[in-house]
Amino acid sequence: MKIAIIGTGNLGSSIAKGLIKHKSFTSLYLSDKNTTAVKAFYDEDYVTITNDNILAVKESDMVIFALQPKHIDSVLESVASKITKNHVVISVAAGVDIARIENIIGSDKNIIRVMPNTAISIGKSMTCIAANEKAQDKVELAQKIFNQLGTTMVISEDLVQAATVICASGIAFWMRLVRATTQGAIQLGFEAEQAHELATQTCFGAASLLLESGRHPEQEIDRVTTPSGCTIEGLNAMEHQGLSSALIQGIVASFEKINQIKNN
Ligand SMILES: NC(=O)C1=CN([C@@H]2O[C@H](COP(=O)(O)OP(=O)(O)OC[C@H]3O[C@@H](n4cnc5c(N)ncnc54)[C@H](O)[C@@H]3O)[C@@H](O)[C@H]2O)C=CC1
Ligand SMILES: O=C(O)[C@@H]1CCC=N1
Repeated sequence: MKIAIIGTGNLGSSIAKGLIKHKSFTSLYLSDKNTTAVKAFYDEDYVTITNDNILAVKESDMVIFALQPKHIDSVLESVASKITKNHVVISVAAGVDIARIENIIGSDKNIIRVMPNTAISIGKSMTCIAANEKAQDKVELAQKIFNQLGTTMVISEDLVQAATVICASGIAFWMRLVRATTQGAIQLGFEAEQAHELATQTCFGAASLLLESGRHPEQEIDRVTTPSGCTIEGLNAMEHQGLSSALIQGIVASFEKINQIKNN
């Protein structure tokens, strides 16, 4: 598969890193106005770094547009005439729906909205995928590529905004929880480095327990909370401060914001 990524900032370069690590292409064009973030890939085999978006489109079967919502329309307009019915066009732009892309390049093109997160750079992204009508038979192909970079879920397009909040923004939400745990550990006497390792590994263990056991979080919580013990004391204090409520309100605020982006 000949792949191009147009826009190699935070997410585009993370996708590139993952694709290169898994050798998921026959050729890879990385196109950006500013190629600083992908400098490290100059010497990689079958990777071309360029400022020429049109060349990148012409030299690929699959084009991944990893641009800010404010830039994607003009870039799509500038390459539209070079996008054929055989291309698979993938957009990761948050808030930009398939209809907006179809309006620019045509509904007769294969268009897939893919929403990964930055863990894609280490092959651990939770990536949601939704396709337009024309691209229904290309979904499997997109899944094949992105399954090498983590886990994928095919969803209907009306859930992509919500998936963006939970999975893409979600990385930042979980990071903040880890940081707060680290701060708590330092207050209790650990060195910063130790505190960070304790928080991170415990977070990893909690997620792994859920994934591997298939159990509900409350079942795992029941196993930890000794009656009259310290865990329930801590949990209840957190809930009195609104932990669950704060998370849910944050998720909803994030969702409202992304819907504003969509409407602009
Ligand atoms: N950062 C994240 O965790 C996630 C971001 N997204 C979405 O992915 C998109 C990209 O986000 P980031 O990578 O964080 O943004 P970014 O700003 O880091 O990267 C965008 C890149 O596009 C380039 N660019 C701008 N105009 C261009 C043009 N005319 N031709 C070629 N390249 C051009 C910029 O130089 C920049 O390197 C956004 O729409 C964002 O909403 C989606 C999921 C997760
Ligand atoms: O914050 C943002 O708007 C983008 C979309 C999800 C992650 N980053």
